[in-house]
Amino acid sequence: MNIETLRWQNNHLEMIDQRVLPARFEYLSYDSAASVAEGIRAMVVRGAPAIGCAAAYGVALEALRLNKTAPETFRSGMEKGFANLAQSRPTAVNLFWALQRMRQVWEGMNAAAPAVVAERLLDEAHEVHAEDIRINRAMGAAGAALLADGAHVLTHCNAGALATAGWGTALGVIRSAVEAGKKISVIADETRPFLQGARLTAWEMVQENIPVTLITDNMAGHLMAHGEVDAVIVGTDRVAANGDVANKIGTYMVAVLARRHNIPFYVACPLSTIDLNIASGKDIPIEERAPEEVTGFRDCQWAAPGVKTRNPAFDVTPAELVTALITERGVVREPDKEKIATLFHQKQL
Ligand SMILES: CSC[C@H]1O[C@H](OP(=O)(O)O)[C@H](O)[C@@H]1O
Repeated sequence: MNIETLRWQNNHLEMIDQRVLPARFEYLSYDSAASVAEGIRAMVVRGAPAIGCAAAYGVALEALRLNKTAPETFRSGMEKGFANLAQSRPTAVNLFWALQRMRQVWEGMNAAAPAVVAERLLDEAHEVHAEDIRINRAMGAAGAALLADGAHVLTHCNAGALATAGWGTALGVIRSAVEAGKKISVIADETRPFLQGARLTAWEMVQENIPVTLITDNMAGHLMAHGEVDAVIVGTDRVAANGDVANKIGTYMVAVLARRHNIPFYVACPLSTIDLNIASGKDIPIEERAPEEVTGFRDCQWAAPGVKTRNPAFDVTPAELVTALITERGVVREPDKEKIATLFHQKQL
């Protein structure tokens, strides 16, 4: 099954509304940077690469929306669109990577007519989208070799097709291993509070008949202690220059448990998710989301009214707990600053 997380239809961006999966499968339509920014903020679309693709299309949509305005109106409108998108969510570096890439294209077009700029930005957004799928398949091929035939692989959150333009990062590795003929059983953490595991990962695996077992987040240690987990693979939202990994809240706990039980802990990480401007994980901005996500789920609120909450949407796993980063340029075992710099240098060659 080819899951089109985002698609371009009749000069609009359409995105699967991931808030209502698996109960409903529906696309929402977007025609401006502001509406895409709100879609990212509300987590209609989520997952670092998918957010990057959405932002790229958000820039192109803004240029199309303003393409008949005077040059000064066009410029000020575009700057407002960039700012709106940049303020949508703070942790996934792919958002800022995509915006920077789109800005470079825009600024490289100097005094071109808005209509010409709009066309070029749309082409770039399409390239970001297509590139993401190519990168995910390259990562999948590199990572599949790490998973033994018959392995039981635990994953946290959703780093699948729904978190990307397609195929997935962590789940992309699992898809590639299955495609290579390996029997892989997935163990999906439900991933409170947004339930990306229960609602999205489980759905993706069931759709494709890849064996999947759903567990609550507090069960991972028990399964590891009973030898039921052979490997862990997760996605990431930002990797610091020293290899520290920001990912969905709860990932750090899984990494500590994996190390305690000598279980390999893999991170599927496109190069666009590595941020060389951040020296270590302590400098990665961690999004704090609304209390209502913790006090219940949507309309079903169960916590004592007025109770204080915390809701950091991500945590940081130190590099020393990461067995390997799986990238589109291959596997980086025991990642550190030097290995990541070398990896990036290769990319630039
Ligand atoms: C392939 S990136 C997926 C990454 O994004 C998720 O966060 P969110 O659902 O809040 O966007 C989570 O950290 C996943 O690992």
